[in-house]
Amino acid sequence: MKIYVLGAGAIGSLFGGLLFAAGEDVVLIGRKPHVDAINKRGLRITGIIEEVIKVPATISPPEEKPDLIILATKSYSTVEALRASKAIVEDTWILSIQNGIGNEDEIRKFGGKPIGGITTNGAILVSSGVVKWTGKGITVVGLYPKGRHTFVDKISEIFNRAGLETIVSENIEGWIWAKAIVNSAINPIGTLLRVKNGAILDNEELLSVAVEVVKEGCKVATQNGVKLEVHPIDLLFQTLKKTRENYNSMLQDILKGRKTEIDYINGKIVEYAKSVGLEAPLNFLLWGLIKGMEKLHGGVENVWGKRE
Ligand SMILES: NC(=O)C1=CN([C@@H]2O[C@H](COP(=O)(O)OP(=O)(O)OC[C@H]3O[C@@H](n4cnc5c(N)ncnc54)[C@H](O)[C@@H]3O)[C@@H](O)[C@H]2O)C=CC1
Ligand SMILES: CC(C)(CO)C(=O)C(=O)O
Repeated sequence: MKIYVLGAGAIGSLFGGLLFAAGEDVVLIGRKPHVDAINKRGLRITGIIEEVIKVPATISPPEEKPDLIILATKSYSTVEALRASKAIVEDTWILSIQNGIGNEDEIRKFGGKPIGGITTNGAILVSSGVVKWTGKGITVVGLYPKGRHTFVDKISEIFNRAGLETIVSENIEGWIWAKAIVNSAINPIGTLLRVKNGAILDNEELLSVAVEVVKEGCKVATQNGVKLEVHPIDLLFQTLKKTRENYNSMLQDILKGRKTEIDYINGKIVEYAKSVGLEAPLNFLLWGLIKGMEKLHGGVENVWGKRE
């Protein structure tokens, strides 16, 4: 299958590299330092496996249309990435493996055929050209927002062949929301307190706040007609147990002085609450605090550091 990975960072390079190694016709589309390093020395995957993969990489989308685009930018880069690839996006199957709500709707606005996805694999970009596969997880894919299609079954088949454990869901919207609701609790709480995920599980007060945030998200999802595929409270406990040693991705973004995906997690839950006449005060509070934190980077070394 001809596959382009749009947004070859940590998770995109991992998926693209493994798919190429399994014989798929893959091109990674990313930023110059990473792309140059891959073209010079190959993509090195460390951690769960040790492999150097000579997958082609480019900074601009090829002209020829692929069978599938895997969208793996951060959610805040989705629109810009789709715009830059407009010519190949229209009428093409596009699978989002991103976190957050709304990526598939953007794909549709650009004329792409959206496939939803979530993944519990973990990856970090160690340096240009080097990705560490930190945790083996599962990937769920599905025709967005619901339903079944043979092309999605085919994606699942080739992912599994490449060593990426994958299942197909007929209610991918329900999975995307469940994961986003769990992230809406763990990520901002872990970020505001600068703690590993396990600290939320071990602390009665933090855990009860996380549970209330999750309950609020569930109410918003249900009122918007989303049928949650797994119960987010169960998923919260499972995730906290499995990722006890992780600093969540939002905290890592803040520590690196980068933007976070808060608008596409808690921000979207607030937006969806308003659309059905509800309020989501816990999500609003967490959203506002993290947005404020992002802005503090303009004036301080980091939010916990000294004023410059
Ligand atoms: N890293 C992980 O373990 C996991 C990440 N995710 C989700 O996957 C998404 C990606 O996350 P990461 O890979 O960690 O982020 P990342 O920041 O490592 O990768 C995103 C890459 O997209 C590139 N990019 C942005 N705009 C682009 C454009 N217009 N053209 C080409 N490249 C562009 C960036 O330069 C960056 O290298 C996020 O939504 C994240 O929440 C989900 C599960 C696990
Ligand atoms: C599952 C979790 C919370 C793992 O840290 C995550 O998705 C993230 O950090 O964004």
